[in-house]
Amino acid sequence: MQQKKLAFIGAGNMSRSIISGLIQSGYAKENILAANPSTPKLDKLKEEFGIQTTQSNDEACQFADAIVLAVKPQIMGNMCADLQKNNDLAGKLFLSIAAGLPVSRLQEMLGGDYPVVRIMPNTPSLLGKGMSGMYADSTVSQEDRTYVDDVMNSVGETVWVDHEDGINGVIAAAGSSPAYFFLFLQNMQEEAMNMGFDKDQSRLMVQQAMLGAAEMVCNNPDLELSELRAQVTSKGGTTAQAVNTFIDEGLKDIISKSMRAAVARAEEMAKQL
Ligand SMILES: NC(=O)C1=CN([C@@H]2O[C@H](COP(=O)(O)OP(=O)(O)OC[C@H]3O[C@@H](n4cnc5c(N)ncnc54)[C@H](O)[C@@H]3O)[C@@H](O)[C@H]2O)C=CC1
Ligand SMILES: O=C(O)[C@@H]1CCC=N1
Repeated sequence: MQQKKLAFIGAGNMSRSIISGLIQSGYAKENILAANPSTPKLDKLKEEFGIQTTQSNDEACQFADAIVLAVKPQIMGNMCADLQKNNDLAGKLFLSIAAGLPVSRLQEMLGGDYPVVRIMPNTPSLLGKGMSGMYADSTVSQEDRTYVDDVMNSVGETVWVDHEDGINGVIAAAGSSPAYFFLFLQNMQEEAMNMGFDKDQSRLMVQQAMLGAAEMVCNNPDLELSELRAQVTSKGGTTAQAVNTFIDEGLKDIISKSMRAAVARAEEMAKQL
């Protein structure tokens, strides 16, 4: 992987995930710096990964060839305004992981047509099991695309979308979706407790079933998901009763509505921010 000087502005959950993956992939710790207003997260990153840290975004900017914009979307505008006021941004590559902020809006916030790659990662990146969707326009060179792809591949799988709208689909299918599975598991855990199991037993059963199911999906890329389901579903048996209840109660429609709600919110954020 190319070893650019890489700065993370905002040292929260997502930055920590990506930094962890990069270090494990052999990215030189001297080439990574994280900036955050408060020190506890920075101290932890320094201790755990040996990277450089600073409370000054300007220092981060001066250090870096490439800058990950990893603050919440609502504070991106002010943060970028300070960055462009105090620094020469020419020649820098920007990687934005913020939901709902289009490249054109980010360029406006940065005050110039700087190359910006939009990345939509997810929290399993922390375990190297992430999924990131990416978009770049023609201001980003092929070499920089490859660099960003390598960075995000260090924490999981990547897909590129040709049109920026595709990023909102990535949010619905991968960025937000770990939460859908957690909700599903939470409800299953609660129902197992209603059936008399204690909390830990309930969690163990549902998490192990999910882990096993996910690994079966990954290990059988040639089998349709419906076929994997069929393998569990004995004719006239228990699974059929449960699955048919999901289907009859409109699970497909609920999933469709929920994913569309995520897309709609991303579109709304793009207008508001
Ligand atoms: N959490 C998730 O599942 C995902 C989050 N994202 C995006 O990632 C971005 C970061 O999210 P998280 O890491 O979850 O948030 P977080 O809240 O854990 O981290 C944000 C960090 O930015 C710091 N910060 C606040 N103001 C700052 C400033 N002016 N300069 C520098 N740092 C500042 C905060 O102290 C905090 O440590 C957001 O834009 C979010 O939309 C994208 C995909 C998935
Ligand atoms: O909920 C959010 O807005 C962010 C983006 C995807 C996951 N978390």
